[in-house]
Amino acid sequence: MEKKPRLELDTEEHIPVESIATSSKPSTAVKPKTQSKRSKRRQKHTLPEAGTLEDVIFHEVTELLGKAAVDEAIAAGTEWNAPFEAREEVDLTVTSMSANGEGLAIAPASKRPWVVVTPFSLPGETIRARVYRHGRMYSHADLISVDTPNPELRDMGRVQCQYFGKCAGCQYQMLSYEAQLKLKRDVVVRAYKTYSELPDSAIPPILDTIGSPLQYGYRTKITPHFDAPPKKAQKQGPAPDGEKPDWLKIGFNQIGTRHVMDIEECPIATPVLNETFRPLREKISRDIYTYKKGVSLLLRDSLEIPSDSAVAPPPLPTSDEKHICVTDHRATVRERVGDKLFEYQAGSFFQNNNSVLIPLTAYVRDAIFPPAATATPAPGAPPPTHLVDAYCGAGLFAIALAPHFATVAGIELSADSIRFAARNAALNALPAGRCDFRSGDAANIFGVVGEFPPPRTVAVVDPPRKGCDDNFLRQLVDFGAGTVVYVSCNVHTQARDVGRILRWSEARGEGKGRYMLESLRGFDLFPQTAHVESVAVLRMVY
Ligand SMILES: C[S@@+](CC[C@H](N)C(=O)[O-])C[C@H]1O[C@@H](n2cnc3c(N)ncnc32)[C@H](O)[C@@H]1O
Repeated sequence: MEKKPRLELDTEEHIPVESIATSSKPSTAVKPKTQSKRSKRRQKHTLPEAGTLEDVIFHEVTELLGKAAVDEAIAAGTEWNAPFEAREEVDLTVTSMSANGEGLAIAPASKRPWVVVTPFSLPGETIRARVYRHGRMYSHADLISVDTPNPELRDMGRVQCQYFGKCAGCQYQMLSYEAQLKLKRDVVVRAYKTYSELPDSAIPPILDTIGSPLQYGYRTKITPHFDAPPKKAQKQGPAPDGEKPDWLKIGFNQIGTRHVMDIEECPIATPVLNETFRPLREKISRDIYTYKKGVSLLLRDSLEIPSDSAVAPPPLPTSDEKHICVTDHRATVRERVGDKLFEYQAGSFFQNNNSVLIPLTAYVRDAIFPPAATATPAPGAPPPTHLVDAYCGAGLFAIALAPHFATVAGIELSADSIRFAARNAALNALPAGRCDFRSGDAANIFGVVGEFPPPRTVAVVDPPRKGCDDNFLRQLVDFGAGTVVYVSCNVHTQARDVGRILRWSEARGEGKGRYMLESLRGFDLFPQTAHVESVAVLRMVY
């Protein structure tokens, strides 16, 4: 069969393995007993923290090779010794996908049990790949060619970006949207199987992933970057014609490297971001010799904020709402989610896909107030009246849901975000006193909501990727809110935390109730990428 080098990569330099270690925690598994040459070498390796990408890959690799093969390699001290020469090329058959959207293949039979992780490859495909970096029982590789494509999954005609296959941003443009959503559901299934430590009977059937209304042109924030002129170029100075120098790349990282790729447009970004990026690139090209350091740019899609602040914003979107691009980290950005307006500081956290925020907030609302026919709480149980929004940011969930509650308390580490959350309550004309926002560690909220009636309280929990700490989870379980909705950008740490909540709630004592996991599903906030957001609904049952 003719080989089709569809996705050629320039693979000159990659990130060295040491620089991607995510934890400084020493590995217990590789602690040296003696200072032999080998143990000195092994000492360099660190085990990643649970739920990080490296840890997730190791679990996937263990599943693929079988625990016995992995245990044998650990016992023999060979789990970090890749069976490859530097930059060796191998022919592989991809068997499954990693949570990071890369193809996983067992190394050829001539090698020790080992897995090769190759981006842009799909299950069922035979590929040629070049290994370049090694982890624990696996190696990362660049895709050289897809020799036998999977015709049911791959259609390169779907790809809308000229940089696809090199840029680290997207993994899935060759897939139908349906296939992307299915892969994301599989990630949720596997995360709960691996990280929750719950019996199968405690995990409900994982529902289909809810898609994003926009699948391109949705990303409301991009952060392209560029390096300062190298010394040699500084000396030479600008070209007489003022042309962009060849060495200058303004864009995103090339996959597997820290090299910046020159990117002129990003089709997953909103139109106004691309319209602004073009002239911004030209200006940077002209001024590049004034930069002494590399820069990470910020481009945020915002509604234009009327200069006359006395003009009340219209309650529903109008066709003349103008989108602008904000590039100053400290400037105010405005977004609309249904009939609510949100403002926040451009450099602080806000969800990056506005189009999915109506379905997401509506889903959380419906989970809290289920239609009578599907309600889990005892029929006739009084509806929730109090809301706790932990990790509330600029108040997305608190404010979207506030009309349904008598009292809302939000907490968030960023004082800037809290300032905007309070402002957003006023911007949306919520009754004074309904929402109380405060800055601080999420666990501190339980010192504030002592008067909230637990059975009629809902806790929305939306932590950063590392999930919640045990102090927060203990207090959450002790408080015993009738409903917990846990929204997460890292389903692996979510699965770990949900497992803890369920187990710890068993010890609440006779008649005090325990949590059950009522429903679980992914939301697609980032189409064309492997990322999945996960929403778990937990209910206190007696
Ligand atoms: C994934 S964001 C969610 C924000 C908000 N729920 C939203 O959807 O816009 C997580 C937020 O948690 C905040 N955060 C991180 N660690 C925290 C902590 N220990 N206590 C409270 N907030 C924290 C971050 O500043 C960030 O705004």
